[in-house]
Amino acid sequence: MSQTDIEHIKQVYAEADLLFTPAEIEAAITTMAQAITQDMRDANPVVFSVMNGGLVIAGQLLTKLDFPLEASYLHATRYRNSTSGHGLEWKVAPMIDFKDRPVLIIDDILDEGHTLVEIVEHCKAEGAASVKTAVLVNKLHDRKARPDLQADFVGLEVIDRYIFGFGMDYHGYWRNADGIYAVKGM
Ligand SMILES: O=P(O)(O)OC[C@H]1O[C@H](OP(=O)(O)OP(=O)(O)O)[C@H](O)[C@@H]1O
Ligand code: HPA
Repeated sequence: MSQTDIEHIKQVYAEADLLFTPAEIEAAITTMAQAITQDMRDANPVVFSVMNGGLVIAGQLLTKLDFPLEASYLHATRYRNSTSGHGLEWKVAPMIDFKDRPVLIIDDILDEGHTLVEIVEHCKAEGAASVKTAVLVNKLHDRKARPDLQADFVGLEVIDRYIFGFGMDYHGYWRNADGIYAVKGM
């Protein structure tokens, strides 16, 4: 990326609207962890974080899940560092055997939901006993892949704008932003 582009990346951050503070996100993750623990503490699940976006939420959520589980990752991408989605590309399929075991998928955002639908279908087809989903944010709009599509565990509901931070990227940048921001004008 050229110096000009980096200036654009810095400008996007400087002009963005803060939607959720680090403290609000921390509280939401704690509440999610309590709900997941209540539901899965005796389930012996395999927990997959969806790379790249799930990196930050999974890191924080996992440390609050105080029961036996196996943690791993999978890598599927639909946006490929752009701001609009295309067909899902599998980069790394799940590597832990989860046949006949409950699976929990952790991701940063449920936007249109094509990503989670495909991942859930894949895990079911590969023999998971059940598949649940946990997302840090659910974006509110009527463009879901299925009208009734919901994650089992949701941290925060977010307005229909392009957002970044806490794992979510703007053209590959600002996954490291400590807060959830909306891009100006998007
Ligand atoms: O609900 P959807 O409309 O399918 O979008 C949500 C997905 O998009 C993002 O991933 P992306 O494809 O950008 O890859 P990334 O994780 O590397 O950012 C995000 O991390 C979710 O996995
Ligand atoms: O609003 C978003 N921000 C970042 N990544 C995303 N992936 C789907 N929607 C988004």
